[in-house]
Amino acid sequence: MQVLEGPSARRALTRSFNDLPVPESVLARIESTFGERLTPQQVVERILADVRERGDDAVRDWTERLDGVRPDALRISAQDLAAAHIEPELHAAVRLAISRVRAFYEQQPAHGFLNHGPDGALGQLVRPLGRVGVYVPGGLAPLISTLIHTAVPAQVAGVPEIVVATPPGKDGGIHPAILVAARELGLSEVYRVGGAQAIGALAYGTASIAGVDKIAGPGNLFVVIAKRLVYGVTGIESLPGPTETLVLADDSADPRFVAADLLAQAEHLGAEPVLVSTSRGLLVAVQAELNGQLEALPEPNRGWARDSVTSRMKVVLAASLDEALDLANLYAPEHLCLLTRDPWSLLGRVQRAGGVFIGEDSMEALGDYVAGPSHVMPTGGTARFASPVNVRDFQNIISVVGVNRETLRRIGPAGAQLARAEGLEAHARAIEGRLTGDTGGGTTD
Ligand SMILES: NC(=O)c1ccc[n+]([C@@H]2O[C@H](COP(=O)([O-])OP(=O)(O)OC[C@H]3O[C@@H](n4cnc5c(N)ncnc54)[C@H](O)[C@@H]3O)[C@@H](O)[C@H]2O)c1
Ligand SMILES: N[C@H](CO)Cc1c[nH]c[nH+]1
Ligand SMILES: [Zn+2]
Repeated sequence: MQVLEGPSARRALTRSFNDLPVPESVLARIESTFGERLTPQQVVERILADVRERGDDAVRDWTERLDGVRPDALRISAQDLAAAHIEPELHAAVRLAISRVRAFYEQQPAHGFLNHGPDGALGQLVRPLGRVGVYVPGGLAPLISTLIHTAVPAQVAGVPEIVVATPPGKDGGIHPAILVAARELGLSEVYRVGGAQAIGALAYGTASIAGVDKIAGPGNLFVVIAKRLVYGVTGIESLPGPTETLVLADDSADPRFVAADLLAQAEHLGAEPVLVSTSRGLLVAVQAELNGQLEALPEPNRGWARDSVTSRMKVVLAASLDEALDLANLYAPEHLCLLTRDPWSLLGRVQRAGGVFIGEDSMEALGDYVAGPSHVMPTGGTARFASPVNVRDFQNIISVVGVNRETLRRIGPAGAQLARAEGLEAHARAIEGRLTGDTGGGTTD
């Protein structure tokens, strides 16, 4: 176990989404698929260009090449959606997750304002987006919960059209629980397409898939790079990529739970587990626990988690809780788990994270499913400027300017001054013309 401290810890935890290391396993898969060592960005550029050019045919070709099945119909039929069935306990869990996420987002203040005051009226109109695409990851594991954690905030925002894209399984189908969740949410437009080809189809539109105003939802490197590249053609909410968890623990933490929380996220593809502790003894105990718990996992989960732990895990010894928090804020993790004697006392110093999970009973895995806030959170350091999926991601804000003549008299001259300082004479005249009646042309009275 390599333990980082001081400046080396700071260096290891400083990152930017654009410079994230690409796992060797991803590069190897690219080489075997494409016959050359392309970067993920080059791969995504090829796929997007092809989907833009050839539409559905390209979507089918790339799905066949990358997912091993050639879908005839891209859209899941109404009959298949209606027929999807899961065990009653799982069905009840889907319903519970939907109701808890909905109840959480219904509390988010998301309305506008229009103040009629002495200035006249100034305000913000808030309108739901028209058509949103929700990406649901499904390469390694069918993330049923992600559909709920992305679509529900969009529904609370009032989005009338929500469409779902998720990769097909080896049999060409979609996991029945994803279909049941879609049905429970009242969503009927579900497409069996994943990866960059799904993002391209949602952005550019194809004969089968009408383009959307915004694409939301997480995915692997190919998915988030594709989202970044189509931004502008369509909107995106953020770049929620390969997951990461920073556990901040002191000597009071139970090493079994620290290890369990690190491993829970380590089993996501390309995940980065980070442990920052003020206790060397805890670091050693967690390492032993990790080894034991890893061996006890079934395959293929053990392999996925081992890949994250052996190639990307970072272990840091901090001199104090203050330093530990500084490092956590520097790293800006998707998940920050506080396993300390008095975790609530640290909350005020948390500045940058997708979500904070406070104490032993609020493990991040609970947040993945049924706690309430969306588990779709910014990764790769983007929590410095981005937020978890929320109702605002699915709304437009329209500024309203309706000042009265008296206000115009008072503030107009300053506007004209600024316009002339910018060298923009027509701006100045547009303002002054309202006050003087002279707009400079002299053709009409
Ligand atoms: N940040 C978050 O909020 C959040 C939430 C859930 C999941 N995630 C992340 O989502 C990711 C899910 O990844 P996944 O792979 O299981 O599912 P995915 O659906 O994101 O990606 C699968 C698709 O990737 C494409 N792909 C795979 N290998 C490729 C290659 N070599 N070249 C081109 N395209 C390729 C394929 O088209 C495939 O359909 C994980 O990294 C997980 O951590 C993040
Ligand atoms: N931890 C993942 C990224 O926040 C989300 C997830 C879905 N299912 C399980 N986990
Ligand atoms: Zn998870």
